[in-house]
Amino acid sequence: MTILGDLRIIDAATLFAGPSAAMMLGDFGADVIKIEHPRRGDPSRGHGASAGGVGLWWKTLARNKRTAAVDLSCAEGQEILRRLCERSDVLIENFRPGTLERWGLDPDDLMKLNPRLIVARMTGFGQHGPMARQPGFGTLAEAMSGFAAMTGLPDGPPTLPPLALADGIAGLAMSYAVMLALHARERTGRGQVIDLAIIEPIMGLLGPQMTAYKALGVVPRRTGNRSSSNAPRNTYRTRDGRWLAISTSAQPIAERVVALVGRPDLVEQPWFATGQGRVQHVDELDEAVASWIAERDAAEVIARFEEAQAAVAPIYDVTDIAEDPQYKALGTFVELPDEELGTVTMQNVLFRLSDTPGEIRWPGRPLGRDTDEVLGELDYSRERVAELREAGVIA
Ligand SMILES: CC(C)(COP(=O)(O)OP(=O)(O)OC[C@H]1O[C@@H](n2cnc3c(N)ncnc32)[C@H](O)[C@@H]1OP(=O)(O)O)[C@@H](O)C(=O)NCCC(=O)NCCSC(=O)C(=O)O
Repeated sequence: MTILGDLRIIDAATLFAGPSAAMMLGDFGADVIKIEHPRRGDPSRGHGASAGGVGLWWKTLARNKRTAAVDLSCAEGQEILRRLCERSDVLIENFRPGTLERWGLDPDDLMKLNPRLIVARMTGFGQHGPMARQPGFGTLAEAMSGFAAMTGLPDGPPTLPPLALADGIAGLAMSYAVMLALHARERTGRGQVIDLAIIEPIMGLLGPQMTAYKALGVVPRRTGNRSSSNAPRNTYRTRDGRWLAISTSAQPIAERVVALVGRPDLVEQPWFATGQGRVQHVDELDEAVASWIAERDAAEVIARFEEAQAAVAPIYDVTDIAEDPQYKALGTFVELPDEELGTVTMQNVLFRLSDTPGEIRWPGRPLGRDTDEVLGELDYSRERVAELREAGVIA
């Protein structure tokens, strides 16, 4: 049984933040209808690697979704969205504040048509405030949240991640917000509006930067691979040229690491007793760990760390991940049949529920693949569907 199988979700969002929330709900069985512009499609179709013009990221991002191409900027398209909203549980959208309203699709009006509708609004900066109407990207959130300021080498520039980090975090937060609103609806019988700004959820992951700033005036600085809250924590090069990562957030692990690298005396130092104290002596700790690791091959270092129950991980790229026995044991990746590519490999559902697991029913589909089916369910006749296609309202 897929636990969200009784839900219909309209994913009228583009790119990553909104659609990734819809993907997570689809993974657990929700009927997700992806609405795209009939001619432009979702720009994420063209992001990243493509195989013969078929976007590979799309295969994951749009998995389990039915794809319908509907132009929401014209009256006939707006009517299609209204009819969909009447029969759906959630509308996820990421237009700039004012765009839905400009199209006559104000959430208040949609909720009059269906008071149980949840309208999940993903924006760069939120629905109000001086920046609300500005276009927003995850990159701007990484810049404005403090993430970039604290990421990078101490003497280097602020650093952006080479991935949609703030978007992914916002997507996770939105899927949680939708589940809360669905739970609330069980009690109240009413839907509600979710206002999620991409600049906010990433901030929650950066540690207590505002708490520490207000209490102590502390401004986080760039520390490269080092942590501001524990040491040793870094990447270290082995004799055979591999890189390993070590973390010592828990005190017993820190003690095991320094004992393993031949410096049990450090544990006796009063400063060693806290992460903060160890950060003050990071050069000495890094030197002890780095020199011990530099004299050994990666396999030996990993074996000795595992034996000592100290935490270490090899720095992987995708070729390592593809061969790793832990991921194989977890079934982290699946190969699925695909109507465009024959087969496609992608990351599996993100976690396992023992009683009601998720599943990937199909990879992302071509633009407009399910338009006719979706309009048929909304009682549009074949003739009307043909007219709308002719007029460019749908594809
Ligand atoms: C993504 C945006 C910057 C795009 O800005 P704009 O192009 O100015 O779009 P608007 O939101 O004003 O919406 C109007 C446009 O929607 C497009 N559009 C999309 N789908 C449709 C459908 N189905 N029908 C009609 N129009 C559509 C169309 O091109 C419209 O342009 P017109 O015809 O001209 O009206 C913005 O939507 C935004 O700030 N969204 C919230 C934050 C967000 O989700 N950002 C992306 C996260 S991913 C990310 O950060 C990253 O990839 O990097």
